[in-house]
Amino acid sequence: MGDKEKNVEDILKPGDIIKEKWIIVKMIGMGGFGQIYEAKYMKSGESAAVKVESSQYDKQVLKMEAEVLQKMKGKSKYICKFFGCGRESKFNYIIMSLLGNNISALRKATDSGYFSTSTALRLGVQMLRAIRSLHDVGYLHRDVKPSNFALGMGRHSRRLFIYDFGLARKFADDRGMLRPPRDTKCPFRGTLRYASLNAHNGQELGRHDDLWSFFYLMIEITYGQLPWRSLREAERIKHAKMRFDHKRFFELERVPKELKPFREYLESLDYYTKPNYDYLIGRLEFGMRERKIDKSEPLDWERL
Ligand SMILES: Nc1ncnc2c1ncn2[C@@H]1O[C@H](COP(=O)(O)OP(=O)(O)OP(=O)(O)O)[C@@H](O)[C@H]1O
Repeated sequence: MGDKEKNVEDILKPGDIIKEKWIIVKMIGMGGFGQIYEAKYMKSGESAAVKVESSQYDKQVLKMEAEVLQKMKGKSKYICKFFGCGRESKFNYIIMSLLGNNISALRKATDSGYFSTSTALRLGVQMLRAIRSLHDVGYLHRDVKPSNFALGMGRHSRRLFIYDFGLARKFADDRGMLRPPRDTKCPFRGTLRYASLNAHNGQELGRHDDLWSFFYLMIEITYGQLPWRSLREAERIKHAKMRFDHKRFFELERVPKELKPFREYLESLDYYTKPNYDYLIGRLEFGMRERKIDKSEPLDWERL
């Protein structure tokens, strides 16, 4: 935990009761904007995650998060279940399915620092489907990164879920009409390491920008790192991305060559163009067929 987080007081404690139904078990995480607790439904013992933000905090992100989870209800198997939300005098909260390990933690736990091609391609297909389902409902994620995809629990322990919708933005209305992009410079949103060049340049982000972040993520989980991983300044990271010679990564066996056309394809997209998700998913599935990867074979962390 960073110093910023250590200074923040716990909003809830074990035994506290939310909505008269959910009892807090323990704190399980702390993000930039709030705290996450494990809770149990008192009647059935079902587990859930409660995300809490102080009502004193200026940047309230839970409203957007609740909106996305509500809109996605029953629409995608890659998004957490939404059990409710509410407001107490000192904090706002949302209750959703409890998730397991995230992709960033799982990658760091490997001996090599990267996933096998079999695991990476299978994760890639699920991540792309998750991103597509969010876009289908009219939202951009705007912070696609390995720590925002986590495995489910129990019978969903091999399924990836996309989460953390605090920076999401509605780009299309319910009939699918695009919101016109703002022509003023947009404040930076997201995480520098995975941000698209558009995000660095303060442009209105579109569906292709979530896919750029996905592309960087895939290089990281298959190669083990991104060339700008030790840079901190936005300008230097941006220049490293502009110089990024992605082709040399594909000379290595461990970076699937099926990712090679992604960059050119993403460069051909703009805010208005609906990405061809089937094409991208198809590339990864083709890679799985070529290598005779069986969907049921153990994932890297299941081999331990
Ligand atoms: N549904 C969930 N189940 C289990 N753990 C969760 C869940 N949602 C979030 N977490 C954990 O809590 C931590 C913080 O969550 P989250 O990323 O949503 O918050 P955030 O404030 O937006 O964080 P950040 O600023 O780091 O992106 C994450 O590291 C994650 O491990």
